[in-house]
Amino acid sequence: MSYQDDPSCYVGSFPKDFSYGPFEQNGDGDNTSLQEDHKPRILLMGLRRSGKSSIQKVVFHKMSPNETLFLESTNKIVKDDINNSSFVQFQIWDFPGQIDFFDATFDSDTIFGGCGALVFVIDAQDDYQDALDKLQLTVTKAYRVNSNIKFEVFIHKVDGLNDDYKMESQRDIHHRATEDLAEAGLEHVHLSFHLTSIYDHSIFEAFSKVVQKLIPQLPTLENLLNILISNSGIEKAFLFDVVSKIYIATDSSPVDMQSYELCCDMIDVVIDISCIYGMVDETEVNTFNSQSSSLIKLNNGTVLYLREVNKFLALVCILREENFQKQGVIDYNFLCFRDAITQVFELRNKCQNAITSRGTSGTPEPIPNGAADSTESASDRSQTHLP
Ligand SMILES: Nc1nc2c(ncn2[C@@H]2O[C@H](COP(=O)(O)OP(=O)(O)OP(=O)(O)O)[C@@H](O)[C@H]2O)c(=O)[nH]1
Repeated sequence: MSYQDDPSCYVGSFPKDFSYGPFEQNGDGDNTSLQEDHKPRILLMGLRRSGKSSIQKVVFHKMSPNETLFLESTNKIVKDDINNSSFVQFQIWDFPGQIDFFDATFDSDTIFGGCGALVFVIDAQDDYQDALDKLQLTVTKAYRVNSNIKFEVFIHKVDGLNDDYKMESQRDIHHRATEDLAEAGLEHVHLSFHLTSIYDHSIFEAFSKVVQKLIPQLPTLENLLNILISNSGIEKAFLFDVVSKIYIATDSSPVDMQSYELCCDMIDVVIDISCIYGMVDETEVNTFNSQSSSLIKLNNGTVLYLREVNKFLALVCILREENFQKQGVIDYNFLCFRDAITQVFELRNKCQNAITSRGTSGTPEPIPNGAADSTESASDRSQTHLP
């Protein structure tokens, strides 16, 4: 049984009937409440059948890739409130492939104005000249409305390509896309390229990098993780959003896909086991509390160690088995790390509430005293040292 098969399962205080925000089948961006307006927005665009809806369903709705074969074509803008992470609350707008920017009803100011990132999906298994033409048109239109948009190009469906062709496609698409933008006088606009497929972890890793760019607290989170691993003998640490398996932060050491995949698999194992053994009885609400942890020892002397940070986030660490002898120190350092994360989260909420109340009452609310430097103090306070 897996979490995907039995949504009645849940892990710890992870919500039982977990779901994402309401789908709005209309394209009217004006009816979003103020509360939602400040949420970062990710737009999923690209030609028909490029894979936009599949990506959204597989990453944020736990759909298995094979089920996407039966997805119906998107004919209206589908907005999806992603509230699954305490840090990143954002909206994903899935656009129909045939969207016409020059249609009078296309409100580019509303759509691109509040956009944090624009993900353009290109089907690498198909001839992508039309996709490149649409990409240039999309970036030109969006950049003119909002120059702060992060432009991400997913070279998608690469599962059907051999490694040589994958690299050749990425090189060709990168070259032609940047050349097209230069011709349009937008040579300064940066595009990020990712090779993705819903049939492996690449789509999760790519979306992790997109979401991280929407988290203003990212440097603080990375600093906290660096302090934790350097004082605990940990080789690599990921701060995971458990439900989507997106890592919202990692330490500064390079990320290799194999480590990331190991940690994703560990989360699946922990969720499945918690669903089977974590509930004492049906009335049990939490299968997984803040004391819970999970330890997997691999036969190559590596240890995977998972600890819950809050009801959405979990820390997954990779370390040598000999370094795990000092588990007491690691657990103490983890508690300092978790306290610091909580402070960063509380600060984020205070700032966001101040923004929201300023928007409704019109009078600026004072930002809480010391709020400006709290994140630094949070990471300083987490300075822990091996006794
Ligand atoms: N091989 C492969 N097929 C994929 C991948 N992602 C999506 N697909 C398939 O591509 C087809 C189209 O996927 P959709 O998600 O409906 O594409 P879309 O861009 O939302 O299409 P519209 O709604 O028409 O705009 C489906 O049959 C998916 O199963 C992938 O990574 N690899």
